[in-house]
Amino acid sequence: MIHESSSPTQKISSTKEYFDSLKWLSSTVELKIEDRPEVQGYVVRDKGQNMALELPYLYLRDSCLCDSCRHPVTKQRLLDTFSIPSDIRPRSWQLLPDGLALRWNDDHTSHYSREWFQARHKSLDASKIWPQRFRRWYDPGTNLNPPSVAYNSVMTTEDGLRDYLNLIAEYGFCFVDSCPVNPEATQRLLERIAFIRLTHYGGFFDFTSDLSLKDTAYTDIALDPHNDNTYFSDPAGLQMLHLLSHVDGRGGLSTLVDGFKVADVLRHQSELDFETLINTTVCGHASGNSDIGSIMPVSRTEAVINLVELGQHSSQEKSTYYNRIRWNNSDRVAWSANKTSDEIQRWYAAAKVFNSLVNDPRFLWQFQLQPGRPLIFDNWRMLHGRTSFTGGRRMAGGYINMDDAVAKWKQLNLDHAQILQSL
Ligand SMILES: C[N+](C)(C)CCCC[C@H](N)C(=O)O
Ligand SMILES: O=C(O)CCC(=O)C(=O)O
Repeated sequence: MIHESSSPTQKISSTKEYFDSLKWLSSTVELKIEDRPEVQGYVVRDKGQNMALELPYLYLRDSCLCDSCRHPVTKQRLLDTFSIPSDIRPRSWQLLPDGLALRWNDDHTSHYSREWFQARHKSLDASKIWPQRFRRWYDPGTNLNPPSVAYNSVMTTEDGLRDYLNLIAEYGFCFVDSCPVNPEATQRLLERIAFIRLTHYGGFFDFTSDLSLKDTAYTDIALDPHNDNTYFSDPAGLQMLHLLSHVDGRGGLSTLVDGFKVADVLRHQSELDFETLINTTVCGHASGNSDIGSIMPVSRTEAVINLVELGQHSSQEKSTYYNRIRWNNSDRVAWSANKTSDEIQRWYAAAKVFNSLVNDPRFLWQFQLQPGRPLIFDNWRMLHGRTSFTGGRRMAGGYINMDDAVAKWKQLNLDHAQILQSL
């Protein structure tokens, strides 16, 4: 039984609930269209009053999907947006059972399907659903039942791969059972999702505590719960860790924390601390490898808690979702530029509370990775770490870009025509 602890602001939803909500996208809604020359556009509603889109003529002309305006195969825009006359407007329009036909005053004709309008309203924007909507939280105190799938199922069936990605989206992590205990099978498992992200650590990684690369991951010391890649503008979306062996030694327990759950608890506990970790920028660095120099996010605009605001159209209230958590106190740069002493001390106070929650037994799950049972987790949400260890410990794994993981998730869960309607 999965223990779903509810937090004050936590909206538990599920894969099924999400796909049920998508059914509206392909349902046959009856459109109502009002031509509003005073706003140089149309208001498009459905009879069920779910949708009220304000679409300027310019936007509609620019969004024409015919083969001369969009490449028929790549769906890239061929139309020169900025050659559209500023007085573009329809010469005539006709509401058809399957959508809207427009004849423009530049003599072009366009057709917008009913589903196209519906996709404007309920976006398939995966950033709304991947990290946030499927959130679940395990209470380490209860009889834990972590999500897992079978290696052969993932490797040989689309259903298996779909289940794997859905579980990662829903819970933030997933194990794979009966994976051959070797780097080759581990690499194949990663590449079943998408190509492996190349970094200064290489692509597929197979590492031990030999400081072969100059990062404490390549030692035997403890690593507090953290997100990887706080030194990249675009941190890896997924990370896999497969313990291949641990000989002549002890320790090396793994830890996992749901950063969204901790952020929820912090928000409920102290709005001030929550806001501080959203608004005060910090970043990480990776500087140990002299041949690479010091890597830091060039934008320097990241904070520990990063939100994304999604409101598709004025007719919809804006929704705020967690985009990602970036927490790595070991890699953090000692910044102070353009911050007052009060701001810096305020951040430390908030970070102290966040850190205590991260290490709180209510949220920190400690377990032993097993050879043959690789773990993959959403590095934008889950914090991971390990206890110190002795002996020879060999770990394999790799990173996958978030955009590539989510694209595969969409390909497996949504029909292609539906995805094309949302471009
Ligand atoms: C996973 N692998 C061992 C290849 C690299 C580990 C990178 C660790 C780094 N301090 C970070 O937090 O990103
Ligand atoms: O060695 C481990 O168990 C985890 C290492 C780690 O945290 C990392 O590579 O980011």
